[in-house]
Amino acid sequence: MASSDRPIILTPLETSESDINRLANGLIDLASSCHVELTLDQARLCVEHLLYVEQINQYINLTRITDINEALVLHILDSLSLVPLIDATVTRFLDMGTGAGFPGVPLHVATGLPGVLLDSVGKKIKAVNACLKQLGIDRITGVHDRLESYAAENKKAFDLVVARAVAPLPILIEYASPFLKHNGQLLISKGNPDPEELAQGRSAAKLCGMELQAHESFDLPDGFGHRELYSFVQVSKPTIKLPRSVGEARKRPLGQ
Ligand SMILES: C[S@@+](CC[C@H](N)C(=O)[O-])C[C@H]1O[C@@H](n2cnc3c(N)ncnc32)[C@H](O)[C@@H]1O
Repeated sequence: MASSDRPIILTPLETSESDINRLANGLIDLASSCHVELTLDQARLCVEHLLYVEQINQYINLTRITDINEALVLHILDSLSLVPLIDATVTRFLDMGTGAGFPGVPLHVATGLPGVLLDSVGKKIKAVNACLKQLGIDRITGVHDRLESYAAENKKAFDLVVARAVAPLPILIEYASPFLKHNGQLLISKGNPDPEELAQGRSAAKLCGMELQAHESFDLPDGFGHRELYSFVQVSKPTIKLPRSVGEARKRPLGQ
């Protein structure tokens, strides 16, 4: 059996309670530096998610980050950095291209918001759902589908869409627009997009009826990199028909 076809069976974590608490307390301090306040229980859930991802990563390739301290910053803190930008009226979110559950799982843990974590790779969604079950989290769920197909059946079903490390800005904007209610929010975390990607993003946003509402920059601690956070709002109807057919957004990106 190919390792990726292996059923996912999670076993009790080998990390001791005191080590989980130590990591969780470290995360509380890190999150606080990003203006996100976590309780010990919330921080423990985030850490345990990471430890289960690491367990599954032994036989299914979910992440290249295997050092736990690095993962605390690059997976959890990076995900949590979106929390302060979330509009107070948001009721339900979609994580586009969640991979092993980032940013969706930490976002849910920190806010309590229900939502859908979607990815086109089935083994990743199996891993996400196995982790959620093990953690006792039942208000978010992993869905295996392509964004373009899922959009056709879930038009205006969310008031928040998030994405990290999935595609260039114009593509993310096009993917997100059909899912968003009027005044719905798209939050994107990016490394360091070049000016051309930004300009194309703005043109794509115009076609999709979206406007850039807020933009923040920050550096992750300990030299882990720079982040640009963008908040777009769905202010009017798109002037083009969305979603376009599967693969079209990548083949012929808007705004070029
Ligand atoms: C680089 S990974 C990032 C995963 C996660 N967001 C993170 O930050 O760790 C990009 C993910 O987006 C998913 N993806 C890309 N295009 C997609 C599409 N059109 N529909 C659904 N998932 C997609 C891929 O399968 C992959 O798991």
